[in-house]
Amino acid sequence: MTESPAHPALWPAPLAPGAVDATVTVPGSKSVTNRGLVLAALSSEPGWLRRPLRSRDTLLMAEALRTLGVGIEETASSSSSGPAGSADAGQQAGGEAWRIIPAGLHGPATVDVGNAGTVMRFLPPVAALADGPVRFDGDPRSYERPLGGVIDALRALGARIDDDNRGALPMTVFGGGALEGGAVEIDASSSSQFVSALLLSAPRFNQGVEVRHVGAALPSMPHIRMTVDMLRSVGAQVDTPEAGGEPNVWRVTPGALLGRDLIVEPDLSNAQPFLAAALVTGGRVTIPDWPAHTTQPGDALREIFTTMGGSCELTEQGLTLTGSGRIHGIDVDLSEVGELTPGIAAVAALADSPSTLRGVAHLRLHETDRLAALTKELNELGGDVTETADGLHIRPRPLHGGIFHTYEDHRLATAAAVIGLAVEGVEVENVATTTKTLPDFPALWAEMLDPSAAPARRV
Ligand SMILES: O=C(O)C1=C[C@@H](OP(=O)(O)O)[C@@H](O)[C@H](O)C1
Ligand SMILES: C=C(OP(=O)(O)O)C(=O)O
Repeated sequence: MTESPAHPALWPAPLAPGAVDATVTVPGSKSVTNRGLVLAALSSEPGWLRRPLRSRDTLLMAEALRTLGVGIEETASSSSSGPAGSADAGQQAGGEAWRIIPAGLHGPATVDVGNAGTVMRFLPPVAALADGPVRFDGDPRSYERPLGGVIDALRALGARIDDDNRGALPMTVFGGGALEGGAVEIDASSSSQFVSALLLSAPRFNQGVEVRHVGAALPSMPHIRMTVDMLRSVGAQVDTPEAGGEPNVWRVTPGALLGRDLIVEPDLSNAQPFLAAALVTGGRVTIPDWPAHTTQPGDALREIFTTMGGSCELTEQGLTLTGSGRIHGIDVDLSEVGELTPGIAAVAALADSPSTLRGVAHLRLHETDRLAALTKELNELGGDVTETADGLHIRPRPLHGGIFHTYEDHRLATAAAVIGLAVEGVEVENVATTTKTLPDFPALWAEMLDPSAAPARRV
């Protein structure tokens, strides 16, 4: 990483030398990798994860499962098949793989969740199945992120939990070797991950689970669909509201899970800054292996960035976004795809008309308060952004250089890089925070801007 000599923690975001024209191979999906790890750990036979994301959030998940007794071996993968259960059975699956060997889940153990929502929410139900106490701790921000819904639901389903911080981390789950399960009500309006967490472990509960969401609207529905799809792909029986069931009710039947061979799709939300680069520079970026069908919320970028002035084409080469040289503002409800908000806000700040981003009040409790952080940082560069009750109003203004603070939020850092393409002198504080979900963002960014300098890279 190139660092600013005056301030080692600052990364000078490169100004685009012209219209970008690049193919960017994006590492695997965080959300798919961490679900794949949990499901494989709970299966009754070994399984494979091919092309897993290896970033802070997924390494924390793997390490936590190892601590509980699960075997996770790194191997070079040479398989070219994608058997049933694979995210994309047609892809070649070279590169790294993890072999996951389920085993009895044991405490005492200590789990470091870092600031990974998936780890802090998906693992407490797993810990309730262990045969001893499991202590959960993490970054200071993890203490502030909502967890009470998961804690209360697990107690209602039979778990014993000592939450010194009352409804948040740190806490200890006293696993009893099994969990009764059954019907439970939960308010998951602050995070869809509460629902996903209960569903993922439910095949191993004695009675399975019936989760009924009560409260304001659920965010991030595609992520719940991802949970359901992945459960079904390992043999679980799941009833959903979509399949003619009751609204806001999910049921999982108890039963053994199969060990499968899963190829992890590229992380479409992490494709966002690269696609945004095509839009912002009037260039062209191709993301190989973009799935034809997916539950990832990042797939919505095709429509959103088309509305904002690009055009998208999905071919055998992948998804190609071509910028027109014009960027339009957008009025959009992002409640289903909240994690795309920082990147959309960055593009909107460079548009030719105002934008309104709605439906994302829950982003105040993400890695940082994303609405406050985006407002402050874009305004410090000369922008005109105001926070609303559930989103942002962005009125584009000529921006100038300056320090863009990132608040240990990977998506703030990648959003800043997008601004830096068009605005000279943007310096990104702690760009290394991108390793939460992207192993080497500055190198990928540099390769996009100068493909001739790219080393042969395989993820
Ligand atoms: O289940 C998942 O993998 C995720 C669900 C969403 O969480 P929220 O529903 O808390 O927004 C999303 O923002 C997060 O990045 C990943
Ligand atoms: C909200 C996010 O992450 P987490 O899984 O920590 O909730 C995100 O990646 O944008």
